[in-house]
Order: sequence, then C-alpha cells, then structure tokens
Amino acid sequence: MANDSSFLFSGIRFDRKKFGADIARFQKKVSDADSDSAKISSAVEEESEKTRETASTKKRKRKGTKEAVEGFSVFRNSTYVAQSNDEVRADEESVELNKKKEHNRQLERDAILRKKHNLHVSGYNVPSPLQSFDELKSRYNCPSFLLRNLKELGFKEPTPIQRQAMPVLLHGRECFACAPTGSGKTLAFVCPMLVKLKDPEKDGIRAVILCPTRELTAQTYRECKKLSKRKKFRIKLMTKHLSRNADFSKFPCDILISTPLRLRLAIKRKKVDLSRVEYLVLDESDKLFEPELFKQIDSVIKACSNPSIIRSLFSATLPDFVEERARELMHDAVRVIVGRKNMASETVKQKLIFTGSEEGKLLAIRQSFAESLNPPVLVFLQSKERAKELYGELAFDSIRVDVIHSDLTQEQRENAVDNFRAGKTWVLIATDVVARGMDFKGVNCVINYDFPDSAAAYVHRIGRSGRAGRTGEAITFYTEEDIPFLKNVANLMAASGCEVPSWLMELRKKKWKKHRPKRESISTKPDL
Ligand SMILES: Nc1ncnc2c1ncn2[C@@H]1O[C@H](COP(=O)(O)OP(=O)(O)OP(=O)(O)O)[C@@H](O)[C@H]1O
Repeated sequence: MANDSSFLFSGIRFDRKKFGADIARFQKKVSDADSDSAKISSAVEEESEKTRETASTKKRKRKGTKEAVEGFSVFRNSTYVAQSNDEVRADEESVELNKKKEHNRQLERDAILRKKHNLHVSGYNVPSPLQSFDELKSRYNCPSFLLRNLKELGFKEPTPIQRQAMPVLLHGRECFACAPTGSGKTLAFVCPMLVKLKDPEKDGIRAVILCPTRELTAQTYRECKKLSKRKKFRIKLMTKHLSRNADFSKFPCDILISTPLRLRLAIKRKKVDLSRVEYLVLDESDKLFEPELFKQIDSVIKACSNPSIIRSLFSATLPDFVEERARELMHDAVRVIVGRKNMASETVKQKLIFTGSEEGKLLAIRQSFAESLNPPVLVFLQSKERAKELYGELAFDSIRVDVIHSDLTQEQRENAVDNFRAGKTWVLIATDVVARGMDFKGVNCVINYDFPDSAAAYVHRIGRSGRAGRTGEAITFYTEEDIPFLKNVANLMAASGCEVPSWLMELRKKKWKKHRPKRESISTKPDL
C-alpha cells in the first residue's frame, strides 16, 4: 500500500501528520475497496475459472467419451475419465458375461435335447440339434418349397439323426453318422443339400450321392425328386446307358446319384467332370469302403477335387476302419451316433430257430407260411444260386412269391421291387442285394433263411422291417454250421432289447465275417 500511496501522491508535498486521521480513514477505504475489488475479481476469476473448467470439462468429457470408445485416453490422470473407462469396460464385460451365460444355457439346452433323442456327438463346436422342422426356416433360411414338401410328405417332426445331422451339414461341416435302420438318414442328407444348392444351375455337377446298389440309387433318386418338387433341380440317376454313352458336359445336372462302379466308368471315359462338386454323400458308407469297392470310391473321391467340398458318410453300421478313413479324409468333421453304434433296430422282434438241416429249413418256412403268412415277407439267402433254388421250391406253392438277385436284368430287378412295393408279391426271396437301404414300407417279417455272413449283414437285413417307428419281426434259421456265431446274434438281440435264453448268452463269441459255409442244395425232390 505504501508503494501505492507514494505513486498516487508523487510530486505533492503532503503533511502526513496533519492529515494522519484522514489518511488512516482513506487507507482503510482504499484497502476495503481493494479487498472488495479483489473479492470481486477473485469471484469473477473463480466464476470464469468455473466457466473455463465447465467448458474444458465438457470438452474433456466429450473427448473422454470419444477416447474411451476408441479405447485410448489422453486424460490418463483424470478421475472422471478413469471412471468412464471403467464403466465402459464394465459394460463390455457384462455384455461378454451375458453372451457366455447365454452360450452356456444353449449348451445345456442342446445337451438335454441330445439326451432325449439318444444323440451322441463329437467334434469341435457342434451345431445345436433341431427342435423342429420350423427351425430349418428360422436358423437356415430353408426355402418354402422344401418345408411345404416335408409337410405334404407327412413328416411332422425330425427324427433324431435328422435333428443333428441336418444342422451339421447346413453349417458347412463334414459329417460321419451312424443311426439305426429305417431312421430317416436319407432325408438327413438330402434336405441340407437342397437348402445349400438353393437354385438349379447350369455349371456342371454340384452334388453326388453314392449308394452301393442300383436299387438303392433308384430309391434315393425318387426321394430327391419328391423332396425337390416345385423346384426344377436337375437330378440324374446314373444308368448303365448314361455311364457308357453320355457326355455330362452336354446337359445340366445339379445332383447325380450313382453306384461307384457306374460313376467310375464315366470318369474313366472322361465324360463327367466332378471338379465343381460341392456335396458328396457316401450312403451305406461301410459297404462302400469294403475292399471290392475301394478302388471305385477312391477314384470318385479324387475326382471330386473342389477344395471346399462337404463330404458326409451315413450308415446303420460304422466299423472302426470306416471311422479311421473318415478322419483321414475329412476336415473338422462331426461324428453323430444315434443310440449305440452298430445296433439292430429296437422295433424288430427277433427270434432264432434251429432247423437242424437244409431240409429242416424248407419244412420250417412252409409250416410258418401255412400257419400265419403275414405279408409282405422278405427272405434272405446267402447266394443267388440258393435264392433261385428256394424260388423254384416255393413258386409252385399257393403264395405270391418272387425273387431278386444280380443275375436278373435291370428290368426284372425293377419289376421285382415294384411288385413287392405294390403288394402284388407277398414273399420276396432275395440275396443281400436288397439288404441295405431299401425302404419297403411295412415289411412285417424278415426271414434269414441262411444265417447272415456278418453282424452288419444281420443288422441291415432285419432292418428292412420295423422302419420309421413301425414294429416288425425277424426270424433267423440256424444249422450246426452256424452255431459258432450264435453268440454274436444273441448279443445283438440283447442289445436291442430282445429276450435271449441264458444258454445262448453263455456261448463263446467268435470273429464273424464272411461266414458263408457250403450248404446242401435246397430241394425236396429226391436225388436221382
Ligand atoms: N421325419 C420323418 N418322419 C416320419 N417319417 C420319416 C421321417 N424321415 C424319414 N421318414 C421315413 O422313414 C423311412 C425310412 O427312412 P430311410 O430310408 O431314410 O431310413 P434309413 O435310416 O436310411 O434306413 P437304412 O439304414 O435302412 O438305409 C422312410 O419311409 C421315410 O419316408
């Protein structure tokens, strides 16, 4: 203040003594005024500081939010921003946690559904099973023509194999599957194929289905046609004529259905290009991988060279060697098993009958037909010669009987199948040519006139009955030569819920493969 007054009064002589009181008063005023002004200025300063701070805080807040969003903060020391980042992090964590919780809930739902339908899966990240066919639309945008066809065909609920195999294939995953006979495996691979192919195209063969027999290719062709009604997919059945004469580059083909032999012939003639194939199905895969078909299968698999191809293997029996092949062949495949692997159908009542001799078999079948013939009946024999012999015996009895084996012409084979399907034939005598895959509706009884040559043959043969939830019956005749393999059948029977006498279960089990003993000829005529 002294400095201030000397500056104020510089150049003026001033009697400080005389005006001491005034000076004192004045000084007080000035100092009061000073302090007021200081107060004001400090208040203003404070206010403007506040304003500055508010502005800068707002700015920082804005910036802070922006930085947090970008995951980088320039105001590392700011408490506010730290909180903001924490909040953002907490939000993110809670979103993540909810996702995880929902994922776990979904896994639980999947596990419950799989347990309910006896489904066993292995593989990485297996897609959820289907709750209903409607999910084909909601989850996979299934075209309406297909849903309409499923409805018209009377398929209300997916079967267990369809519940799991369909989503796997629709996710673009490769798959090997084992499900009981008559459980709807055909639909399980045809449906996803039709969804994925979307529309007919003219750019070469896009899907291939391989089946071990001509009869089965014809049946699968018909199924594909029924399911693709209202959509003009070009579906071709590889006939003998096509495999020998056709040039597949000359006509469009979305789906080709063939036996390995016929397709290999066309590949060798260089008249079929499989390099664009997107889907390859090996139906009855264990049969296809048997040594006699191996070369043909191998050449088809090699010809299907599209790196993004989706391959799938289906059968009611899946031996370990096929699983190994599948694992070698496929990428990131999912394994789907319904029930237990290699099981006989639970809906077939199974019986074993000791006939003593060949003559005993003939008597037993005649007696059984005389007592209660409940057509349609399928009778299996181990060779075409024996099938012809039995036909020769029964053809003159008063029952409508027919025979099917590989010595017949294509037309004769087709007629035999058609007549049996139409109910014109009551008893169809057959070799294993119709043991796999054939879906003869409502076969009441399968008779193993000759003991099957393997566990797989037993499972597939008796599986011609008791299909799609129906019940059926299977009778297996056995003679002395077959006794070493009785235990194997007994085990299959017990595993599928049939009652088995305890003495049978106490027998020893023997390796059972290609058991086709030389048997006496079937004849009631006396030897000349
Ligand atoms: N979802 C479904 N609901 C009712 N019936 C069905 C369903 N899916 C398929 N079917 C019917 O079940 C029957 C058996 O189907 P399919 O021939 O595909 O069996 P599979 O499992 O391939 O038998 P196999 O092992 O003997 O070849 C067919 O008549 C088919 O029409």
